[in-house]
Amino acid sequence: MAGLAGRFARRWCSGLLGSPLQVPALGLHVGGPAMLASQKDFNNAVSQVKLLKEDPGNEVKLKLYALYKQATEGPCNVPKPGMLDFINKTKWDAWNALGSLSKEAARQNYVDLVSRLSASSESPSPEAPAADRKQPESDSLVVTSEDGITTIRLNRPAKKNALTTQMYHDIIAALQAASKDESAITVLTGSGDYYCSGNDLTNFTHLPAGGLEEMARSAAALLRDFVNCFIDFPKPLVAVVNGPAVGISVTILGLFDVVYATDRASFHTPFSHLGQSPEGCSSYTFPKIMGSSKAAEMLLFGKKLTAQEACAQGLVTEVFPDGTFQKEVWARLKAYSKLPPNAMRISKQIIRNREKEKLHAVNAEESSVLRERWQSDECMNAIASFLSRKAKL
Ligand SMILES: CCCCC/C=C/C(=O)SCCNC(=O)CCNC(=O)[C@H](O)C(C)(C)COP(=O)(O)OP(=O)(O)OC[C@H]1O[C@@H](n2cnc3c(N)ncnc32)[C@H](O)[C@@H]1OP(=O)(O)O
Repeated sequence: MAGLAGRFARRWCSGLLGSPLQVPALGLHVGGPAMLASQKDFNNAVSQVKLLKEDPGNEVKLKLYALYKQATEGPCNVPKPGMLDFINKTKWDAWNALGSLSKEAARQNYVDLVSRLSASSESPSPEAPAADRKQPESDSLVVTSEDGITTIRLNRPAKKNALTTQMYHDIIAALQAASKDESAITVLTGSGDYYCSGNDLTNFTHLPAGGLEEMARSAAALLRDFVNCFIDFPKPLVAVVNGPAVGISVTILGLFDVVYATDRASFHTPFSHLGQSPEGCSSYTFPKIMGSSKAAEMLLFGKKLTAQEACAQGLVTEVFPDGTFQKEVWARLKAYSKLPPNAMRISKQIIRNREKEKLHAVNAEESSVLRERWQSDECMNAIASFLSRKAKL
């Protein structure tokens, strides 16, 4: 039996590696939305796969195969192989599971996946103990590890924990480190009376040499990387929402496993007011969590939810009285952090993995749309209005 399994595994691997996965892509569709990966990026990624230092495993190879086929040939259009043709049937199933995903989105997902594989095969060690953790560049983010919990704390209370460009980079680095450290659970929370007031609107005033277009391009790339880290985060991720939450700090909650909120918290996504559009995969996760009309009220009309309303709609797991919030929540998290970490990781994988490709595609599309929005008059006027303090949301 073991011999048969071994032979099957070897045939399976060589079957995948002999697939078009390694054939240089020629004559493919070029163009598509500006944010999505170019043909050149895709070709580079196809070449990069051959240079991976570690075998990514059959599951990932299968994903690469399916994305390659979707990116080059579009939705699965060949007859299903027979029951006994195990390898080709499994490959067919993987391709077919991508449904009507566009060639451009598949190309982007392929490029993203290869870039994550390259990054992880270059990382020096699988475990980065907390003591070796690279500290954030600024004190606007504080990262600590204790009792099996890594806590990432937004620490700009005078600005309601608005997210600067540096903070996005620091959060990405903190999540990457937390995914490899010894903690069982990772928490995002805020200092002071706010959880987070969303994107720091003054980020838009630091125009690079390339002007507005370049600013929008690099902000969209940063947004995509930032949200990808939440999509891919492998351990239980908990938001401890210590006060009002605005914008991107609300939208990414759909990518957390558990959200605890004080009864003082509120949840506000004023994208239309700002001439912007949803991000953080909320255009997909919010309708799924709360139904399309409740999601539309938040994402289109900027309806602000109380903590109780957000809980009733499934965005928040549980609401606690403000007076006992910190004590109750941390006691509970400490108890959870003692559960077997591998079991929690694996359970999260089962719950989330089948959604990942979809979430990456949604993230790429939302970032691409926002890139255009940030160059619109509606958005410029809204930001100018905030900066001149004419408008408060
Ligand atoms: C690259 C990735 C991009 C991702 C795209 C993300 C999109 C979003 O997140 S959209 C949401 C953006 N956020 C907002 O529009 C909120 C703007 N802020 C406000 O409306 C208010 O400040 C408030 C409701 C959050 C709080 O009001 P209030 O309690 O009256 O406090 P102050 O307004 O006096 O705020 C104190 C201090 O903090 C500054 N500040 C607060 N939020 C932001 C912010 N998002 N960006 C920049 N600055 C912010 C505010 O200007 C005050 O500063 P000082 O006047 O210097 O004291």
